[in-house]
Amino acid sequence: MITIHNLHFSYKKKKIFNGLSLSFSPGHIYGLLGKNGTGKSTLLKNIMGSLFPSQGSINVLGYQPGKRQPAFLQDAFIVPEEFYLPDVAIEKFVSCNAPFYPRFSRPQFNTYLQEFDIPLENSLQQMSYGQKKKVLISFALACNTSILLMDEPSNGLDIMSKSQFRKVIAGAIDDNKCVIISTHQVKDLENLIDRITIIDEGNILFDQTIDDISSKLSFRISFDDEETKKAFYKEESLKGNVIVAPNTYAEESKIDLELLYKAVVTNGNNVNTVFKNQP
Ligand SMILES: Nc1ncnc2c1ncn2[C@@H]1O[C@H](COP(=O)(O)OP(=O)(O)OP(=O)(O)O)[C@@H](O)[C@H]1O
Repeated sequence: MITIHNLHFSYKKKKIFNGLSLSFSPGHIYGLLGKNGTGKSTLLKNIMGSLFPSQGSINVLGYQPGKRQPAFLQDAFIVPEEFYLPDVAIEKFVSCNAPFYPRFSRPQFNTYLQEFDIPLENSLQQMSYGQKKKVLISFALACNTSILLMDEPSNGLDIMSKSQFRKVIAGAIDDNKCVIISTHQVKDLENLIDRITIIDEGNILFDQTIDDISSKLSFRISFDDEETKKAFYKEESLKGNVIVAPNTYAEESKIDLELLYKAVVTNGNNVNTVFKNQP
């Protein structure tokens, strides 16, 4: 669905990607993680065709995004981190923008707004940043595009809205859609994403499904010094050492995305070995 091959991209002299290859399949919600300034937004903009690779290729739904063909644009949507919405009523916003998306569903849009507690008759002008974001997310989902990219979508959402966000995204995915969410708010993605991709300085540090992570890594509290020493990552807590370790005994543990991220960033080579060694 999205195939990136040998992507090179620079902002003038600043190199961001130097041969990145990566693919994304339909039917999944991907979590794209990485430290500040590593190129997550740049990658999403390349996928969307608003930035162009200097070398390499990007194929999305059989299109080259940079060509900005209408057939591609009507089937892909990005919710950027920073966005502008005009000072008009929600009705007006929908009537001006929905015609560009053939699968836009007005009933779905109304349902999402209701979930987010946004009155339909409101004007965008009177809304806070978080409320506008909810309108944009509702619109994005109601467009029913095959590709949905979201850059820090939960930023600015209050605590209740973050759970509503997870609920609406989970309800909107189907086998034909591919959703990529770039975020630092990993807790907001828990129980939502099914694959984690971590990039760093233009390289892929880690790229695994949630199923594989849960079968190959264990997230638990340990009081055993030997075990703690061997762990990929440890953090002291009041309850004992919280560790990320190989899942030697096929135990079931709840994935802690924050701990996983720290383990990969500090000890990525070792973490990746457990994924290579097993069938
Ligand atoms: N328009 C631009 N011109 C020049 N440099 C840019 C531009 N946009 C981004 N950069 C630089 O490119 C690098 C990657 O930026 P990008 O926004 O893709 O990172 P990010 O991983 O999304 O970061 P964050 O997590 O902070 O949102 C950063 O070092 C940034 O300073």
